Amino acid sequence: MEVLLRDVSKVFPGGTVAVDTVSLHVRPGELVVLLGPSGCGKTTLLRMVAGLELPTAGQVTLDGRPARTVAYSGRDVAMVFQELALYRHMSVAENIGFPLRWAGFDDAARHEKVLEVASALGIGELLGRRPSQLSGGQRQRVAMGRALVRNPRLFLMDEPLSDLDTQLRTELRTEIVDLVKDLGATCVYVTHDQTEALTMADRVAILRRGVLQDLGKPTDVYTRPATLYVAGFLGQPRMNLIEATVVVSLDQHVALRMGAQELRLPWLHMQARMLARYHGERIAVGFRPEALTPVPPDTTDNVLHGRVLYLEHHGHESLAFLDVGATAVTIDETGYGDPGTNRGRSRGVRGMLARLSGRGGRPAAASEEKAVERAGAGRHERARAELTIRLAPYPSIGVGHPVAVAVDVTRLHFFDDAGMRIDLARR
Ligand SMILES: Nc1ncnc2c1ncn2[C@@H]1O[C@H](COP(=O)(O)OP(=O)(O)OP(=O)(O)O)[C@@H](O)[C@H]1O
Repeated sequence: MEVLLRDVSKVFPGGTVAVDTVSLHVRPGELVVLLGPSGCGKTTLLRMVAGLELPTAGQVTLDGRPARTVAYSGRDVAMVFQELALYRHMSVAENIGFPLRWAGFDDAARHEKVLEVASALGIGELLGRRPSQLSGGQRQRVAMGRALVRNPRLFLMDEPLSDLDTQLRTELRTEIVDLVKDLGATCVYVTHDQTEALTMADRVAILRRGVLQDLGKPTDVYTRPATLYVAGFLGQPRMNLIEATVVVSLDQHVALRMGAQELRLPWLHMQARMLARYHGERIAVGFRPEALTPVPPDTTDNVLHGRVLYLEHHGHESLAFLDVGATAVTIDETGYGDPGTNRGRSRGVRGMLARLSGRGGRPAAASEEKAVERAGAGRHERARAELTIRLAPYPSIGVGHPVAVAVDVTRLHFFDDAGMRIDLARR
């Protein structure tokens, strides 16, 4: 089934703009994940596709017909939500088979279909149990079974795995993809978990404050994010985002000045000439930790020098957070839980994100005040970290240690003052 959203907005009474002029085309058989932090409008968007909510403006159509008509009229659309609504007084088999009763299947046909779906989901042994006798993961499978049994052409799933532990989530997300693909159904899947989005989706749609920020294959949105917001949102550890002034030396190179240090892109470098038109301007430069390699201190050419502010040991690797004397560009609402990690320091490319969303946003001055507050002792020291690098587990260096890192300038990301990717056209 084809899902088409044309300039869809939803404003709730009271004035909350939950969804802001979103256009999205989900092709038949495609699995599109709506990703974004809490409150960005994912559920509202999904509910409009389900016909449960009417848009304030724009249109939502399913195979060319208004969503509400399709969802109400047939059995083509199935929904799975986080809050499972299993019938407690019914067995697993009755729960799964329930939609078939409505569709007029006789007992034998229903039984056969339930068995088929239950064994596909690995719950064939549990058909006689009540929901209260099941684990969370098993209950989730039953809910999935009830949605699957109707052979729907469109699945709408809203954080169906969010109550489960990590291992079950990992298992079930693969199963969901397989099941949906086997059925040839279209699927719109809502989550705030970027791993889920990047592993499951054919394409990911990233929302912030109701505005669609990026739409593309997982590899595209990760390797070439369309906006500064997406650059900061996707990836763990997050992408380093540093403010730089562009200085052109004609026919030689384009320098990116970051505090007292600079990186140089040779003039023949593909991106150098594209950056040349920003001569004298400030832009945001992004580089993921994987583009940075520790090198001996006397190495020249595109090396940044810094000092270790703190280290984090993750077992398989350690992360070092360096102060390189430059200004970090930070993004609020990245969905990260730790308030100490660079957040609030949005001096630099000022109010970039407020403008990006076209409204709201914390004024830069307030953010600067917060940054000052955080520059004190304790965990708020972390707000000073400007460059995250990956190291082998438990390295011999410690806090305060000088470190030189070579920057792979072919893996830089550039964003303009409005937070838009400078070379978006090449994606
Ligand atoms: N019925 C409603 N009336 C008023 N405001 C609403 C209503 N439903 C949602 N909102 C608001 O609309 C915005 C988007 O909410 P929505 O539930 O779509 O976000 P979400 O991205 O799904 O969040 P979460 O991940 O926390 O579920 C929020 O600011 C929310 O408070």
